[in-house]
Amino acid sequence: MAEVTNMLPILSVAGLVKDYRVRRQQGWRHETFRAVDDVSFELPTGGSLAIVGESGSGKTTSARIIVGLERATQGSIRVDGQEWRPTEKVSGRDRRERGGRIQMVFQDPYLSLDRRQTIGSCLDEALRIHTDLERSARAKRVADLLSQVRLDQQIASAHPRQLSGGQRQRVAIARSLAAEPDILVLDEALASLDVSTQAQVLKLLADVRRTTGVAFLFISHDLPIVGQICDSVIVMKDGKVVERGLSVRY
Ligand SMILES: Nc1ncnc2c1ncn2[C@@H]1O[C@H](COP(=O)(O)OP(=O)(O)OP(=O)(O)O)[C@@H](O)[C@H]1O
Repeated sequence: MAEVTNMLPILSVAGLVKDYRVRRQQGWRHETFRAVDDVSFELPTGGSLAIVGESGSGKTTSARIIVGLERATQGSIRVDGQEWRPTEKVSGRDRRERGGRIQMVFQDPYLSLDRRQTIGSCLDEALRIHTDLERSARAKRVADLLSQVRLDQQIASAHPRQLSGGQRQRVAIARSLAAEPDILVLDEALASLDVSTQAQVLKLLADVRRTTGVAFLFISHDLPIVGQICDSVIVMKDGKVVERGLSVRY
């Protein structure tokens, strides 16, 4: 298991709440459904924390709030000591700036990649958004990113449909690394892969964390996988954190 760091947290989440307005089963009246209920945790700099829990326990909603895809009802999020005000709307400029600190990898890379774009232009676009690199420096960085996720350079000219699920997920990881983030949120990122591909991508992620120092917030329902990649775990149930501890390698 990786070493637990003693550094200041890169991410602190405190008292996070998300209420949804939902229509009652009968009639037109609405009621409030609390999907995330007073969730607090810290992710150490360069560390790895898993959020586990049964379906509907509020894991994805918490992650989406942290990366700014959704607004919280209440709570505080600090990244590297800076308050991000999760209850407020995020401006386009702040969104880009935050993208340089935190990136998310989703379960289904096929949906998160543009199927009309080649892999090379997808990575180049991420570099254009998140860096000031000139064209030739970007081309070199695209090559570096592909080798970092152990993909052949020829893949740069391929489209997502020409790749396997594991290759597509490697591309999604490379794209998220283009921003050189401090935190990678991986939401069931291995769930759509077969067991041997999962093992390869897990090893890749462990290497990426070791070589770049990026911290992982790893959302999963699969405890054996979590035990291989994360230092600590929180368990969510009905929107609440019901257990916390160090992860166990199975
Ligand atoms: N936009 C929404 N409107 C109303 N309810 C929602 C909305 N989004 C999520 N929910 C509800 O919030 C709860 C938490 O959902 P969430 O997706 O965060 O759970 P999860 O733990 O990630 O589950 P899974 O492992 O199945 O993805 C669920 O009951 C879900 O139905």
